[in-house]
Amino acid sequence: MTRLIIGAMIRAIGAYPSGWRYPGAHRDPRGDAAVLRRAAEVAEAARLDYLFFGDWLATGHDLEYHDPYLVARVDPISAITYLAGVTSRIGLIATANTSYSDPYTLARATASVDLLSGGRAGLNLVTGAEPRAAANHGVDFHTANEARYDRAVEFEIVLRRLWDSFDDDAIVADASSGVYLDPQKLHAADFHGEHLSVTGPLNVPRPVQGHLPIVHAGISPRSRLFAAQSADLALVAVGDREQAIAIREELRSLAFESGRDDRTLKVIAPVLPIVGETREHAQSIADELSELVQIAEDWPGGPPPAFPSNRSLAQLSLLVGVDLAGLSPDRSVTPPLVAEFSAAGQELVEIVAERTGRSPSSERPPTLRHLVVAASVNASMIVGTADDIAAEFEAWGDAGAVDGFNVLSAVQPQQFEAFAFQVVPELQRRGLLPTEYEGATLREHLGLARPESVHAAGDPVAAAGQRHGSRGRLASARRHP
Ligand SMILES: Cc1cc2nc3c(=O)[nH]c(=O)nc-3n(C[C@H](O)[C@H](O)[C@H](O)COP(=O)(O)O)c2cc1C
Repeated sequence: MTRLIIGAMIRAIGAYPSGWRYPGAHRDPRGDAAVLRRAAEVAEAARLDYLFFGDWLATGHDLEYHDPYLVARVDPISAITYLAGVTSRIGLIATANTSYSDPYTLARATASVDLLSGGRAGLNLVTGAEPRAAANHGVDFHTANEARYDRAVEFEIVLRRLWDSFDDDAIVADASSGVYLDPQKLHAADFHGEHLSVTGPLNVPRPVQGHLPIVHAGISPRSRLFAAQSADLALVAVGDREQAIAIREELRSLAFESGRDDRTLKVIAPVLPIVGETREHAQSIADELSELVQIAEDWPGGPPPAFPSNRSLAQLSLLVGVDLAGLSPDRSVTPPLVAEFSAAGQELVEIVAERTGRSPSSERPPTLRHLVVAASVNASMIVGTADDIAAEFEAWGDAGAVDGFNVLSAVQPQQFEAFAFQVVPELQRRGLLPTEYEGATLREHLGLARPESVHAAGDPVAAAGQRHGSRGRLASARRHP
């Protein structure tokens, strides 16, 4: 039994493509404020470690089909600033894109939220996967992966130097002597790199947490190196537990090789639980969500240009190795048809059975539509009761696959509240999540020490080495089991 970090990755209109269509679901982003406030209050009462907000620097019709939440919503920094005012303990993590942000502006905004929230702000740094963001920021093209990470490396160093502009005791504010500031304790960032040049100092006091906990979400090998060298939490997309174990092992080795205490890097995976009072109830929810996902055949005149090409019977035919042309999407998938399927097709049938309870030989066999959806909608789903989901969380933690989860909710508010009210008590009963907050700041929730100022050692090498704060220098690096 290992204490897990449990955060909620909030998408106000739901994290499943058809979640906004589900009966009673929130679906109009103009009304997000009330939904976000309610989610924050429920999450804090459940003692979750943090709320997490992703970001995307462009919009378009295509996003409607992949992740409708990204079409239009409030920006993450505004969201956590607002929620800082209506909560008192839960952490609040916003995403910022290092490829298109200005470090001085971002350092100010994030240090400010940390001070306003009593040390509960966190920052997810991404390099961006959206090429349209370039044109939205006056840039001719979306730079290649390596160049984006070269900039991200400099960005993180600058953030930490800016956050450390004021020593903790730099502002004296002694009314009797008239001394307000000790100028010896105000430091310039003085960073001039290949991609960024920032003199500083920042004009915001040092954050309550010293440095906000930094998350990095990514997929590529360069992303993993950046997470290992520069982040406190690595947010990784994983297919299964074995893959998660391997990725976490790789990340911790990279952290060790970069000279830090590898235990200070926490590995978090996104997960989308579908929670029901019974397994059948959970499967019926997953089934209804699946049936609400549109597939190409739903448009008699053909789908809109932005529609995902893989959501079609034609694509399914390729996957299962059987020509399904001319069949209705609502045609039942029965044993004789499955017998003709490829191994990949048979595996897909099993996934659908697990998620929706529909198996070929049952009274409610799956339809071809169910298979198209299962093949084209990416989501790390767990469908079941609170006990089923808590058991899966525990198994991943005990296997060393993750340090915690970013929990997505298919439908807001229903599924988020089902997780908070049904699954969290199960996690707490198993000792995976405390029943009370153990600390006041996000770092304390995450078990991360408050780092020294990068200026404390007084020399740039130390600054670079100590940019991981409590991780100390190369010499103290140890590999932990
Ligand atoms: C779990 C997860 C969450 C992510 N969230 C975001 C996000 O909110 N905004 C974003 O621009 N990119 C997000 N990304 C994408 C990464 O930031 C990254 O830009 C993308 O994967 C391309 O870079 P890479 O090939 O190095 O990963 C996420 C990636 C993962 C794995």
